[in-house]
Amino acid sequence: MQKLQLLAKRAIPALILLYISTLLAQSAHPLLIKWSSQLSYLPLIALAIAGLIALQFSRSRMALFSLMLMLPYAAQLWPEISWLQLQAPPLSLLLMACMVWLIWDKDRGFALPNALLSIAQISLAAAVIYFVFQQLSAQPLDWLANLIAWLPQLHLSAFSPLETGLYAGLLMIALVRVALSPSNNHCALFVSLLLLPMLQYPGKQQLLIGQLAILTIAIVFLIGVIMDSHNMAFRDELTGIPSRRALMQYVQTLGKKYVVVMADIDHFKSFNDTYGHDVGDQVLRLVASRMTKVTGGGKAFRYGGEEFTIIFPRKEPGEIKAHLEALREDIANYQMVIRSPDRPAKKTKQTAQSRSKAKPKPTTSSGKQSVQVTCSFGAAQRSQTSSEFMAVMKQADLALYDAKKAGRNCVKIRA
Ligand SMILES: Nc1nc2c(ncn2[C@@H]2O[C@H](COP(=O)(O)OP(=O)(O)OP(=O)(O)O)[C@@H](O)[C@H]2O)c(=O)[nH]1
Repeated sequence: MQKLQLLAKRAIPALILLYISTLLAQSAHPLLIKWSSQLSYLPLIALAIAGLIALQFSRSRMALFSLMLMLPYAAQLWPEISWLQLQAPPLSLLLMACMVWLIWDKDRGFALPNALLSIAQISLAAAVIYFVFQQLSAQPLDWLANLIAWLPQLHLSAFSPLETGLYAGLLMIALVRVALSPSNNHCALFVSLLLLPMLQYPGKQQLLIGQLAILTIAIVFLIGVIMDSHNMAFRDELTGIPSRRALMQYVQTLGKKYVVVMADIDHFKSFNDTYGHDVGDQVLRLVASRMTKVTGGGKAFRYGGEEFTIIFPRKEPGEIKAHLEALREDIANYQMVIRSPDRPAKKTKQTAQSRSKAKPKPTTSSGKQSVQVTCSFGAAQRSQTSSEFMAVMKQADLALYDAKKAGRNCVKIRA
């Protein structure tokens, strides 16, 4: 469900861009036509810039995509380059097969062995689709025409049923990858696949449609890289929630009234000793996702280790206590389903003690196990004596210490 939400969040702006560029191209406004002939190199420049920036961020697949996308556009721009003028199968279909292969691969960089491997893989993908195309084009394909009749006729209608079917099939294969791993990078690559057939749209607006498609792709690539670098800077790598750096940025925006909460998972060292660090990581992720669901206007950050910070802007302790209690209960009652640890638990004195605290359930036949953890919370508000953020945080830390001393799994507030 979370993956679907993420995919929708990333794909919807891209689809809107796709729709606008298609509408623009189909309108064939005189200004656009004029612009199209005067700035015919602009899409190549935009792709080159997007590719170079992608390279700077080690997005080698995006850089390769940019390079490959130049080919069908160059074929339109310079019809005299005969080796680019593939008719059956169209060049963009071969490129799409290569790109779908790459989207299932990973960013390998351009070191010689990896570059050779990528070239071998994409050549194989192109050869396979070439072979499939040759085989199928000799067959009667009424069944395929019927099968794809329901597809939106937006920009594929100008292609033969076989081409449309192969484009759609390859897109579905890529979509599975994006749905399984909906990163900014994959969404950007997928959008370029969606737009790729537009580069070989037959008809008199071919160049204009190709230009708008490429500019859209370059923009989507740049947005993908910018969003990725923003995430790298401000999201915690393990849990995906805002990091300590994001917290420090956020406190600049706080007014004179706010509450700082420090939260800490109880007995987490014992938990790690019992289940191993990998399971500890899974639990950290699950706890983090509960922390972000805090109600009452709180915003959660991973402060570091097994510690989290929650800020309630414009609130007083009395207003947040119930929300913290609800969060504490929510975490304590949450049956966290985890993949079973690969390595056996260490048999230490501490381990035996922690078993009762972490309440493990027997491993199920699916190799999954459910565990529960608790958290302690300490809160403090900005006051005359603690007006600096770090001073308020120190007070919240002391309150957390009070909560630990009081037996853990509770909320303490420093006046
Ligand atoms: N798996 C995992 N463990 C972490 C991570 N960061 C910190 N830890 C562990 O968290 C544990 C924190 O232990 P302590 O500070 O001793 O506290 P505790 O065992 O939670 O005990 P109390 O806080 O007193 O309830 C250490 O064992 C760290 O190794 C992480 O990113 N992943």
